[in-house]
Amino acid sequence: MNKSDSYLLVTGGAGFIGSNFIKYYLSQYPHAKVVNVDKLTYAGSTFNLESVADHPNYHFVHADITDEKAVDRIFNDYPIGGVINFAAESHVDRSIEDASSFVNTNVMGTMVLLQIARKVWTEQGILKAARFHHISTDEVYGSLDNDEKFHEQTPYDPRNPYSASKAGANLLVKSFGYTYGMNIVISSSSNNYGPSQHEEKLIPTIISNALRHNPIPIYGDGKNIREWLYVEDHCRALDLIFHQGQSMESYNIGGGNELKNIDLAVKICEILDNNYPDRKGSLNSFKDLITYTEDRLGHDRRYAVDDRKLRGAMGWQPVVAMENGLEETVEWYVNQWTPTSR
Ligand SMILES: Cc1cn([C@H]2C[C@H](O)[C@@H](COP(=O)(O)OP(=O)(O)O[C@H]3O[C@H](C)C(=O)[C@H](O)[C@H]3O)O2)c(=O)[nH]c1=O
Repeated sequence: MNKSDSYLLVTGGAGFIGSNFIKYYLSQYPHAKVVNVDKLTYAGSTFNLESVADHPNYHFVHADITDEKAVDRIFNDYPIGGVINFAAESHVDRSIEDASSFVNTNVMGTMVLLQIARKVWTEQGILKAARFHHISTDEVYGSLDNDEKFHEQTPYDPRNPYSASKAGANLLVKSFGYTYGMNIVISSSSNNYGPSQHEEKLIPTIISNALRHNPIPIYGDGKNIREWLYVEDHCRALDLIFHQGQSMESYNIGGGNELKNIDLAVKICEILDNNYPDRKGSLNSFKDLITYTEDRLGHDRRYAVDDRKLRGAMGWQPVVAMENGLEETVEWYVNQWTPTSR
């Protein structure tokens, strides 16, 4: 297969990170060809891809990655030369309620993709050339209660059903590299943020609850720490890792912005207070809406990654300062939010 004729198969491309990646990728590589397979769960929307929907090199397939026949059909219909596997159930709170869809999509779905890619790429004689890039998370390493950071050799120690399913998938992906010599790479990023993220996640929850004048729920003591990465910076890192990452290697991707949840909520409320005073109504400050609530079960205390491997080997660094990224994100939600969506 001529590389220029081949398609990149993006799974879960209607979700937050996947859709941002497709838009980024098609803008960077105007001749690239992309097939996006997405189940369109509650968390995905083709609305996220409106700007590329008519792109001649972009194709959408509505299917579930756990559906072997559907995945097989995609590999028959398109000359797939690489896979980036974004498709996942990703919300920790939901996984605590019910782990089944997490194991199904994140583990079984990854297994289906690996098996079919291996079969087809072996038949086509491109098994070692065709890249399988698996998107993972820093949550697989567990929780930090000191000043250290997770590095790529940190043993996996997932603490909730979501992160356990992602750790399981990572191990499966690696096993296909060891067993069959597949050209696999894994990237594990810290918390993403940016426009079009689903409202269930912390930053959209803060913004949308503030705009609705609803309580802003902060779990526990609010001192849990997350490291924030602007989604476009993540996409730039993925592009580098997909093209230049070493087979069988894992790469951490962090934003370098560690914040306690309560400090993040205050920061966002200050942006709203300063930039959108007309939205305050009778409130003195959006901060008045911040409300401590019952803690998440098994709530991981801190995530932070050492990503010197990516920064050193590939020269990546985030370019969006958190202040700017947050202002852009807030602006996007303010523009989305209309009184009828209350
Ligand atoms: C929704 C919500 C969350 N929180 C707390 C819980 C966490 O300490 C922090 C972030 O929570 P969120 O659910 O947005 O994200 P994480 O649990 O850190 O996980 C996220 O980042 C990793 C890397 C992934 O891999 C996950 O897919 C992604 O969901 O805010 C609250 O205090 N209130 C709320 O209403």
